[in-house]
Amino acid sequence: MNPLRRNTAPAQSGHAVLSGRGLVKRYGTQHALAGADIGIQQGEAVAIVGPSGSGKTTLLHVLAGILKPDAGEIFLAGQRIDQFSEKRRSELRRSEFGFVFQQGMLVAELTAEENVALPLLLGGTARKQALSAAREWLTRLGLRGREGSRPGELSGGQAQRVAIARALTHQPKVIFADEPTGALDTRTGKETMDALLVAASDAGSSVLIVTHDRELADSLPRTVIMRDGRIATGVAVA
Ligand SMILES: Nc1ncnc2c1ncn2[C@@H]1O[C@H](COP(=O)(O)OP(=O)(O)OP(=O)(O)O)[C@@H](O)[C@H]1O
Repeated sequence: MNPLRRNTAPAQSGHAVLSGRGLVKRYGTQHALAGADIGIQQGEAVAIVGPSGSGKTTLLHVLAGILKPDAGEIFLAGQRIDQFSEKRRSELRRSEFGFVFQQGMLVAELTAEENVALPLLLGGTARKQALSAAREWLTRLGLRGREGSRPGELSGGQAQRVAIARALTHQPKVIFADEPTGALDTRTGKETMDALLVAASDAGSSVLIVTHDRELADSLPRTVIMRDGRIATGVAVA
């Protein structure tokens, strides 16, 4: 296959770490998802692009167990998860998934290392061990020396790196990122994305990124295009 051809088709392989089939989500009569199919392989980084209102964020929220689909099936590592209770979905979000949003959503009162340690602490890891792991991730993301800073004392790019470290510290199966560079200038956005992709690869995590930034999407190995609540298939030439 021509290496310049980028695959924009949804992966449907049985080896997907996370997959959704026939996903439907309605708001009143509006179909935010109208039968979306998607599969993400282990360690794969995938961009979701598409017009405003096409269902990108809804798809991300449904796959991540934040929203329950009205129809369809979701599998994580072979296990069906869409029928899980809110309690089990919440456990899943904490233990198997990591999240990076446009605004880092860090806890203002906590230091960088405490923010990063939070998912481990919530998962029952001892404080000393959690803080030590947090410091390691901060170092990997180029934030050595900023462990004791609070979010308000960090630049936008630094704060987003703290959010990335926090999303990765428990080595989740999948990282969900919704417009992770939306609040950053182009250069900082690119550096932050590169940091996310390298760190996710180190952790063995897959990454699913919703973005309006075509350049960012083009820098990932696979782009999925959404239209009217479905995945539009096809192979684009880079
Ligand atoms: N909580 C909600 N209540 C009602 N309608 C909603 C809600 N969330 C999303 N929608 C509708 O569902 C459709 C898909 O929205 P969604 O946010 O998933 O699209 P998107 O592709 O992420 O858009 P954007 O690129 O503008 O963020 C839109 O028509 C939107 O108006």
